[in-house]
Amino acid sequence: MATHTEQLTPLRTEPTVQLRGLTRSFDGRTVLDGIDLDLPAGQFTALLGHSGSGKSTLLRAIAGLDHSVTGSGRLSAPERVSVVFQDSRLLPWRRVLDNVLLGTDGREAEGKGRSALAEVGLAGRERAWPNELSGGEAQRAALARSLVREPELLLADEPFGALDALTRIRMHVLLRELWERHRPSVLLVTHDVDEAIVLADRVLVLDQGRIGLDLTIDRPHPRSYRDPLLGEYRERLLAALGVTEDHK
Ligand SMILES: Nc1ncnc2c1ncn2[C@@H]1O[C@H](COP(=O)(O)OP(=O)(O)OP(=O)(O)O)[C@@H](O)[C@H]1O
Repeated sequence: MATHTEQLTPLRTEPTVQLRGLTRSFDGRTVLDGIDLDLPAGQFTALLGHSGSGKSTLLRAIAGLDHSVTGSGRLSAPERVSVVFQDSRLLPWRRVLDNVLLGTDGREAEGKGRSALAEVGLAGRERAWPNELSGGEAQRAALARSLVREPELLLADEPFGALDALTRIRMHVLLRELWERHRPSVLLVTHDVDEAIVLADRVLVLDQGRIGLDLTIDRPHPRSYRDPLLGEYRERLLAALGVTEDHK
């Protein structure tokens, strides 16, 4: 956890993540400007915002990966947190299963690693090298690596940003299935309004260092991009992002 941020003492009834007055700045420029936010246990939340709005900065703060960044505020997050990035960050000199098991120990770890790989559709690829995987398969392996830690909170920073459209849709289905089975709290950073409304039950828009919009998406799953009832949510989110009809 960042040393400049006071640790809130979590109570059982409190949400998984709690932020109070969280600020972060770089070179005197404020990127996060006093954010108050609760993420309830088991909620799937997406975070939208323009490029440079501070989405990754917020995610890194919650992950406790920002010790050298100037800031203040109060933050509480669970101990078991997994982070997935746009690139899989697999170690090229370790086989897929060894990558998944990295940092785990105990006799049951290998079995858990194998079943996590099976869950993401990579059974039989345990001994493959990372460079033998496609981009989508590498992200599946990264998801398996995050799952094996049984996280209470999964932070995902544009995890599908580098994938082609079809692979992206398959990964959406997979991520939602994994969430339904394991029920961690999820915070998914994305640029993609449709990805946010198809996957998440709550969508936040980061704007000028604050949460500019906090929208509950009250539609059943699985959702389709073509669902006309999602259109209203899309319009509200695009408006919050400053995208008007003329810009679409
Ligand atoms: N380590 C750093 N040093 C200096 N400035 C930084 C650093 N990290 C982020 N910033 C600045 O903070 C602002 C927010 O960056 P951040 O990466 O959080 O935005 P983002 O919303 O995730 O952007 P994108 O969608 O383009 O990934 C940007 O202006 C960025 O240049």
